[in-house]
Amino acid sequence: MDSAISFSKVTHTYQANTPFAHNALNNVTLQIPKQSFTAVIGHTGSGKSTLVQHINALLKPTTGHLEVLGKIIDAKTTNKNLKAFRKRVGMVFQFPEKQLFEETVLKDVMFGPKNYGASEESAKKAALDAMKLVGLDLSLSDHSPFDLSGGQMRRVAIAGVLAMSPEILILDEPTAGLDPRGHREIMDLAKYLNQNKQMTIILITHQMDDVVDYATNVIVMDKGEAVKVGPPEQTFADPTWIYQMQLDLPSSAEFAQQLKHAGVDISENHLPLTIDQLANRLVQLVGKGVVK
Ligand SMILES: Nc1ncnc2c1ncn2[C@@H]1O[C@H](COP(=O)(O)OP(=O)(O)OP(=O)(O)O)[C@@H](O)[C@H]1O
Repeated sequence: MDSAISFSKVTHTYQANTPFAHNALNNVTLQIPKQSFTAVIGHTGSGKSTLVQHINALLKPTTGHLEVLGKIIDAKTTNKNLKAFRKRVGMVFQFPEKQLFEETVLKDVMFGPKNYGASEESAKKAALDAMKLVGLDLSLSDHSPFDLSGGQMRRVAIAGVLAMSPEILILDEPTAGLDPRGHREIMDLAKYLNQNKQMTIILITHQMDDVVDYATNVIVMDKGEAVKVGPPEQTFADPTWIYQMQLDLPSSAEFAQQLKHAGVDISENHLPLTIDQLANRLVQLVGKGVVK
């Protein structure tokens, strides 16, 4: 499969050449396939945000380079001439609603396309399309974004990024602080954009259930290194390693582990990762009379 993104020996040092120099990325080499749904996981401070901020050239490698949609980014890359590139790589930061600032919802969502040179008319069309995509009622267009609920404000912020029709969408813990329904809706939106709008999705998350329910590819970060890259089945194949990485198993796998410790092994060499897999496994074992 084609790569949308290719990191080649990327190192990033914060505050380089000072006594506070800190290596947040160490020699990262990896590929992210086009149109994949890639989750980035790892303990706090492992380098997840630093990694993804290279993808839209918000941060530049200290050494090494990466290639994103054909553009090379390295230490010499300057912010000049990055406008067209950044339009193709959308970034939704943590708590993006904090960045809302316009008087109305519509103006806020139109800001990006207008900033990138779209006419008033086409910016408005892009904004209304994006509002529909994120499930915002168009009657909210003239409301102040600050009068909306937290979940709606987050949708406005995400719509502002989607209005630019990015090819790559980076989501940094997009469901933090949302209730279970808001959580599911944002995750389902990401899945929809991936499957129906052919966007490459890159999701930073601490929710292992989301990784197995949505991602096709997983990058595990540890101490600034990409220590494992592959499908979720590979990521979670070894529970001991997962705990060493200070990560959790998805809840279905954790349940199967608990059963195993209690003397009932339903794993058959592969831990069930999703609720569906767990249910199927139990139904099979009941069918065989192993579990009553
Ligand atoms: N602007 C900065 N200046 C100096 N050090 C930084 C800066 N930003 C991050 N770091 C350090 O770099 C390392 C990696 O940070 P990063 O935010 O990329 O980790 P993370 O995996 O995204 O963490 P979290 O899950 O807590 O968001 C950490 O040790 C962090 O303290």
